[in-house]
Amino acid sequence: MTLTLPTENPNIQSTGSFDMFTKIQDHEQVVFCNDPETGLKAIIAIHDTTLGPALGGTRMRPYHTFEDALEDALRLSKGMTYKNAAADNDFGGGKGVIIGDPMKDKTPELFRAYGQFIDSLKGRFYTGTDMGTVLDDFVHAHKETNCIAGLPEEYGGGGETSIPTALGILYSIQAVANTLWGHENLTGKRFAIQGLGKVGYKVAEHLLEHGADLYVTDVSEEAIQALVEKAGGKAKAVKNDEIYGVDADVFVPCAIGGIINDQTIDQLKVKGIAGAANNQLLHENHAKILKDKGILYAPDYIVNSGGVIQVADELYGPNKSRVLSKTKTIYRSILEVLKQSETENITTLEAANLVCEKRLNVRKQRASFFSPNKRPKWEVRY
Ligand SMILES: NC(=O)c1ccc[n+]([C@@H]2O[C@H](COP(=O)([O-])OP(=O)(O)OC[C@H]3O[C@@H](n4cnc5c(N)ncnc54)[C@H](O)[C@@H]3O)[C@@H](O)[C@H]2O)c1
Repeated sequence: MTLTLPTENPNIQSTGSFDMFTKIQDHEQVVFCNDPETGLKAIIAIHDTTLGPALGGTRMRPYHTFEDALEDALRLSKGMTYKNAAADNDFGGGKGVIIGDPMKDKTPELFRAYGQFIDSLKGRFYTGTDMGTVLDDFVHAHKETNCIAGLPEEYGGGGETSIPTALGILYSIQAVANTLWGHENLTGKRFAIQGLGKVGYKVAEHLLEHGADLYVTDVSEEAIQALVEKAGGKAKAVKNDEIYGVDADVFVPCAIGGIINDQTIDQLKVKGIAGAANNQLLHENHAKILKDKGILYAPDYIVNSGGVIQVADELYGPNKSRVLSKTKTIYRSILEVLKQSETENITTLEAANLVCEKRLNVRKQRASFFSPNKRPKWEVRY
């Protein structure tokens, strides 16, 4: 990657290139944070603030190269613009990445330094936990900035996000059921759940309460054991690589991304997919392959938006009932996306993206109405 600034003398032609700006051209702002004292090396990518300040988690990973870290920050922050738009949150898209090993490199001082960088953005970026970071890390960052979301309840936050996330998945499954079978009754329907962690386990509990039968898998034997015991004969444990081929109605991926790909699609016998995992499709074209195969795919970033609904809502002061009623809207959002995909003969992912882009465009038009040079006279006070 090269970044060569042009000379200030307009008579001398720059021979440099702007590869970096080409790379970040979709984004409003990218901030590099470097604090030698604490060892903090981080990138904050702000993709779009049309709907409000950027909101997205901060992940910590021992990235192999600077380019890998930048790529992750750019990709994930753009995803957050769509996720916040889909959830109808008054927030734009952003993401932070800290370059380091979460097992070895974390210190309270490092997160305080990160908090100072966030604060320097003066409210343009709000963040909280993601892969490799935990709530306690952001308790340290919170000492330096108010722009932290998703705090523990004892610090005035909304607490565990997996509760609304799991509910959003249940509502999405009901919307898929309604589209497939004309009703939401899940009794006797069979679900294949991959991953029984914070979200997957709660989804399994909801489905059991609704009379469903489950196939479950996890890399943790204890997680499987706990669920199978709880289910009393309604859940069957399968090996990790067998979950794709089981004879279920709906696949519920709640573990890792990229699991819908050329190899797994060939094995799938399900009629629908709705789960918590981020970035389930290995490539966007897998949405088309699923459509051609007649599998109804509920786009992950709407299905799993219960968590970000809670985090965004927390900034108005935590309120569980408000979060739960907003999480219920996921049902209608998924239903509409599935219907639009059918009527317009586009993939469900394309339909979801269109809904988000429409929301962004509407707000962009309103923003220009209120831009300084078009402000109504009664607003101008000099
Ligand atoms: N927690 C939230 O509120 C939230 C919100 C949005 C999206 N998500 C996404 O949902 C997914 C699950 O989140 P979580 O909070 O439950 O995470 P978690 O770490 O608590 O649970 C993940 C589970 O998946 C299992 N697992 C990992 N690899 C597996 C594999 N190859 N096969 C089977 N099981 C495997 C793990 O053992 C673990 O039990 C993640 O992709 C996460 O990014 C979570």
